[in-house]
This record gives sequence, C-alpha cells and structure tokens, in this order.
Amino acid sequence: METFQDSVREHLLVVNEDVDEYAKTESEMKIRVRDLVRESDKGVPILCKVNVDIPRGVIMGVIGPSGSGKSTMLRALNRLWEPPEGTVFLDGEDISTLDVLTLRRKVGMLFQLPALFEGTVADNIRYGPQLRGRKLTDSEVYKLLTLADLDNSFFNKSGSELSVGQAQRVALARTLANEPEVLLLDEPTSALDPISTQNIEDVLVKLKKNRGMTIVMVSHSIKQIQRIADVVALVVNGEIVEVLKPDQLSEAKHPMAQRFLQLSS
Ligand SMILES: Nc1ncnc2c1ncn2[C@@H]1O[C@H](COP(=O)(O)OP(=O)(O)OP(=O)(O)O)[C@@H](O)[C@H]1O
Repeated sequence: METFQDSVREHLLVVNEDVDEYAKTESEMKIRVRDLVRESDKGVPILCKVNVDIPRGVIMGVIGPSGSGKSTMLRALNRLWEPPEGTVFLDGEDISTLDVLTLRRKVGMLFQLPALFEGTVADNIRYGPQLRGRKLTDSEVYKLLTLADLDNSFFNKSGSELSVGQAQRVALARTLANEPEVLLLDEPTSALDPISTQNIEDVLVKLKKNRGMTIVMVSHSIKQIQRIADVVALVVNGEIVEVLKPDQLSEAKHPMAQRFLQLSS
C-alpha cells in the first residue's frame, strides 16, 4: 500500500523533477505535528494525538465530519490556542519557543467570514506592516490588490461597501501583506458564491505555484479539495486517520471516513 510519505514524494517529484532535490523528508516538511492533544475545560477530548507532516509548498486540504476537530487543529498551528511544548514544529522549530507575533506573521490565517477593520481597503492592507513600523507604498498596496485578484478601484473603498467575496479577498491581501510562508484557511469560501469561490481558489493555486507557499485549508467541499489540494488529511474524532491524494479519497480505509465521503459526494 502506498504510504503518505510515498504520496508526498511522488508529488514533490512531479513539482521538482530533479530526484536529488527531494531531500529526506524532515527538511522538506514545513510543519510537523506530533502527538498533539487537546481537551475541553471539562476534560472532554477534542484532539487525540494528532500526527501529521505538511510538506513545504503544497496545498493540504483538511476534511472530516462536523465537530471532528479540524478548526481546533488548524488554530494550534499559529497558536490561537497554545499547543503543548514539543507538539508543533515550523521548519523544525518548536513553535511554542517562537515569538507569537513573529509566528503569526509567518503563519497567516483566514477565517470563514472576513472581518475588516474600519477605514479603507488600503488601510486594512497596510495594517500588519504598520504594526512593525513600515508603511507600505501605494504601489505595494496595488500589487497586493492584484495578487488577491482585486483591481485598483478598491484602494479607497471602505470595508462596508464590499460584498463578502470582495471582503474575503481584501482579508487575503491583508494577510499577504505580512509575507507569510504558510496560509491557514478555515472554510474560506463557505460564505461565497461560485465565482468568488473560484477567484479565491485561483489565488491560492497561484500563491503555491509562484511563491511556494504552504497552504492548509479546512473545507467542507470535497469537490473544492479535489480541485486545488495536493494532499488531503481526513480528520475523525480528533485524529488524522488518513492522508491521501485527492483522487484517492474513495480508497479511504477508516469506516467513519468512508461514510463521511460517501455522504458528502
Ligand atoms: N474551546 C473549546 N472548549 C470546549 N469545547 C470546544 C472548544 N473548541 C472546540 N470545542 C469542541 O471540540 C470539538 C471540535 O471542534 P472544532 O470546531 O475543532 O470542529 P470542526 O471539525 O472544525 O467542526 P466544523 O466542521 O463544524 O467547523 C467540538 O465538539 C467542539 O464543540
């Protein structure tokens, strides 16, 4: 049976035709999660020993039944809750030892519904760099708008004038202004129409191809995952039970994963 490492290797070999370029797995992994657990305040298990390796420069889709722990897992990766020491590593470094703001600049996050700040689109996009004492030039803001598939007319618009799909792309441009290496996305298109969804998906694929960004996306849409993900993690009852290629989802072995996939397709 092909293992996850084989799938990753195969994927990376496609991306990277030079076989020697495929370094041994550890250094190719952008994020590693080891025995990550979380319980609720009442002691109910939410995550039970999550283990996963997320290769650099790929889009990993995360799917699974409602309440299985997908968002909780995603949120650990940029410390929206504090994972225990020695459980989450970015480029081999334990994230609990990193400065949290530096971590969040490197590992950006986009939520289901965009929450823009007061002010113009440009103000929103400038927000992150400004916190670090750097004001983006107008031309840098225009570039970020283009990257998020928005035209220049958005520069001076206020957040309240935008549709949800447009606001989501502004939120994406605002996250990209921090030049993240990893993007975490929690159902980023579930509130969007099909055209806005496609716009966001196109941007994500371009970010991966052109910038080598590592993207982890929770989605309820298996079709979406099949359109853009390179690997898919199946989460069931607080565990990653399988990691497969999108076209192998029908081969999932875990009974709950099989049932979920059958009902979702
Ligand atoms: N802070 C918390 N305290 C207590 N329980 C929590 C907390 N956060 C999440 N949970 C519980 O943990 C479980 C997993 O929640 P989570 O939001 O991670 O699931 P999910 O797979 O993302 O679900 P959905 O697909 O519905 O968004 C749920 O039962 C949820 O009620």
